[in-house]
Amino acid sequence: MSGDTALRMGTRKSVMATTQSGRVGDRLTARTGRAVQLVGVTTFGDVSRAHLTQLGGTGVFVSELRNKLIDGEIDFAVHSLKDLPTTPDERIALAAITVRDDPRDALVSNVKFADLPAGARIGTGSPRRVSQLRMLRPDLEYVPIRGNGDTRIGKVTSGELDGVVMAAAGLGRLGRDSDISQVFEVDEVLPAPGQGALAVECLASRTDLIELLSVLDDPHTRAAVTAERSVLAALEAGCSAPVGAFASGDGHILNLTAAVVAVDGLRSVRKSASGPSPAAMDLGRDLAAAMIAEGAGTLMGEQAH
Ligand SMILES: NCc1[nH]cc(CCC(=O)O)c1CC(=O)O
Repeated sequence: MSGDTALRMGTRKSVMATTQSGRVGDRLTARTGRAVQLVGVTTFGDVSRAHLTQLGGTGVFVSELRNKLIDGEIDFAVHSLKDLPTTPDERIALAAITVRDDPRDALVSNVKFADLPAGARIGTGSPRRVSQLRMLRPDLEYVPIRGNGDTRIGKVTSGELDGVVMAAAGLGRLGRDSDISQVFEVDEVLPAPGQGALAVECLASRTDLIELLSVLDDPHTRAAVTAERSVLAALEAGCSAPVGAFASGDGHILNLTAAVVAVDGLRSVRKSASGPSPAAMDLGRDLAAAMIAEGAGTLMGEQAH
């Protein structure tokens, strides 16, 4: 251990958030010898009771952590990448994108998705999940829910709901993998852009710190999520839009698939493309342009609020 003072790491206070940032802090200490102190921050997204679709998805979980960076109260912040707005803030550097956990969505239920009876009630607050699930099972009822992971799972345990759909990565961080009855393949339910990866941010002016934090960066994940987020940016959509995108690759070529699905689950625009990893941004932007040409913008405009 070096004698330097501990780096203050800002994180949301939920169990999911503190678990994921705790792991990031431990990894940083293991690789650099720097001690890390966790600073819990309450964000607007945590206190507002409104549905996320009404909050607009423009960084409600992120802004307060960025304010603390700017005020100098924390040295770096850890966010779920999928909560991060695609519009950059020039004061803030995306110093690292961590190696991605399972990017897929998962069903918490007593049965598999296909075995749910018609009319079964499934909780999820995400228009992206509702649209895609409705495409697979139009006969189920989709109920908007919010709250932390354990609260959501509790609605299944209590029988209030027949299932909830959440990110597999989040369930893993809560230690609730054993509650998963099924993980959806990415071609069944396309994940949110960046799902399962974490973003590490610090002030753009702190070049020494950016260098230190870069040990946490995974270039493969960065290329994949850059393509995914580029789709979202070009569609001018946020994390509450019915947009799924997933990219994977071998380090040289990225394969990207994205979809916009209408809330009724009846119509969708879905496209795939491949391209060199260093041009991840262009790959996403060009795919989004092709999707817009096929009516993706109209489908998103129908989004119910
Ligand atoms: N918007 C909330 C949120 N942000 C990140 C995750 C999951 C973890 C991740 O994607 O890294 C979740 C919960 C969920 O989608 O079930």
